[in-house]
Amino acid sequence: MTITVYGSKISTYTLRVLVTLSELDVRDYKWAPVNMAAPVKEHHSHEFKSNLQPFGQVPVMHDDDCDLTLFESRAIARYLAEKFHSQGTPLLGTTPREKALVNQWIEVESQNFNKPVGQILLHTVFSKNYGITGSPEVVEENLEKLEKVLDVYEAHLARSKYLAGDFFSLADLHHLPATNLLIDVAKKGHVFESRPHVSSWWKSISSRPAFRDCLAFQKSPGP
Ligand SMILES: N[C@@H](CCC(=O)N[C@@H](CS)C(=O)NCC(=O)O)C(=O)O
Repeated sequence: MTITVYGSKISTYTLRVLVTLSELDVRDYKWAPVNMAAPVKEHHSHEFKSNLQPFGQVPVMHDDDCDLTLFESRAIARYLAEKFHSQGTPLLGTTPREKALVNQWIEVESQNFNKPVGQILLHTVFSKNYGITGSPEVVEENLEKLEKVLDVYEAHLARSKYLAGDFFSLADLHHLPATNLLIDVAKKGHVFESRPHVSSWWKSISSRPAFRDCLAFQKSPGP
C-alpha cells in the first residue's frame, strides 16, 4: 500500500491532509514536495496539471491500491478517514446522526469559516506569495465577518464539547491549519480568545499530538 501526498509545507490545505493521516496513525505514506516558489511554480506546470491537479493547486493524493488520484483537501481527508476507519481516531462519527452532524459542520467550515479566514490570510501572510499588496480594509472587513461566524460557534460550543458532539471529528480537524496561521502568524488570536468556549475548544483541538507532530514536520528542514 502506498499513499503519496503531493503538497507544500507552507500550504494549510496540504497540512489538513497530513493531520488527517497523523490522526489515523498512517505513518508509511510518501511525501512528494511540490516547489510552489516563483519562478519554478511546479504546480502550474503542464505536467502537474495534466497528471495531478487540473487547477494547478496542492494538495493531491495518490493511492496505489486502487490507482486513485484525488485533489481537494476535504475530499482527500474524507477518503482517508473512510479507508482507514479501523485505525487511529474515528473521524466521521458512527451513527447516522453523528455522521450528519459531522457533515454539517464540515460544510460550515468550508462555507462560513474558511471564506473570511482565507481572505485575511491572503491579505496578510500570503500576500507576497500571490503577488498582491495586502489590504488592511479587506482584513478588517473579513475580521468582522469572521467574528459573526465565531459568535455562532461560541453559542454552539457552550452546549457541545466539539463541533459535531462530544467527539473530535474531521469537522474540528479542518479548522486546524488555517486557524493556527491566523493566530500565530497573522496575530488575530484575539477573536478566538475573547470567546471563552471557542477559546477552550481551540486549546483542546490544537494541542492534539497529531497536530503538534504536523507542526514539527512543517518546521523540519527540507521541502
Ligand atoms: N479547495 C482546494 C484549495 C487548494 C489551494 O488553494 N491550494 C493552494 C495552496 S494552500 C494552492 O495550491 N495555491 C496555488 C494557486 O492557486 O496558484 C483544496 O481544499 O485542496
